[in-house]
Amino acid sequence: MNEKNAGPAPLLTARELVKEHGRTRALRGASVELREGEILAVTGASGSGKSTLLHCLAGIVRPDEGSVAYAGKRLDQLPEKELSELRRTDFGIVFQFGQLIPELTAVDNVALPLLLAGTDRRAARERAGEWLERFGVRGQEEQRPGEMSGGQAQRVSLARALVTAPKVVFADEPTGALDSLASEQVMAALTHAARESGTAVLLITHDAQTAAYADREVTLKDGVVVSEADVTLEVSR
Ligand SMILES: Nc1ncnc2c1ncn2[C@@H]1O[C@H](COP(=O)(O)OP(=O)(O)OP(=O)(O)O)[C@@H](O)[C@H]1O
Repeated sequence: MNEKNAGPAPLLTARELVKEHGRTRALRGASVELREGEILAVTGASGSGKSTLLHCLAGIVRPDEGSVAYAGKRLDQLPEKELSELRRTDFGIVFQFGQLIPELTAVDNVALPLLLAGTDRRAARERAGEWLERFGVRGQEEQRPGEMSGGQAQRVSLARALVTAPKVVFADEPTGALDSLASEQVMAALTHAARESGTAVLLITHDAQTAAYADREVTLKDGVVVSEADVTLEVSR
């Protein structure tokens, strides 16, 4: 492990996670730490356990063994009701294909988490519009996901993940379905917004160019972390 004397405090810490899917052991003792405000890339070959690790850290699945601690709480032991409340208030999630609601316009997709949290419709749409602006897709406000490019739709997904000002954004291959120009735009927008709002990002990626936007990188192999390093390659931030 790469010991650091100073630096941001740990926000989310997984220790010795074991998780089986049927007879497949996806995690075999993986430990990882996400620090406040940092962008952490999780890389590794297909099947190495990256998505399973993200799901355990985000409280979507419970590990069979090991612990997940977030802001002084043990997520692996938290009752489901508290866990889903915490996911709603503190976490944002982005998937490879965005998973926007196809019937809703961009602005309504982004407003949705705010409406669910009790914000009134007008204020929610206004805030959603501001986030679309930040991600450079204000012009797509009234378009539905099927009417946008992949990169535009993914930027709308990022706006939806960040609109509630989460402490952590989990992004599972957010550029996996995009060409390299759109990937760069999405990563630049994500890292800029996250740094501005102090949001920590756990980013799963296959792609070295995408991982280069992170502060640190951990690599998984066969369900354990095999390397951890600061990312030194500077990309325009
Ligand atoms: N729901 C599931 N049911 C059965 N096996 C699963 C399930 N989810 C994951 N696995 C298996 O667990 C292992 C780890 O999968 P995981 O998706 O975490 O890896 P990954 O590194 O994210 O892979 P990829 O890069 O291909 O998405 C793989 O062997 C996978 O087939």
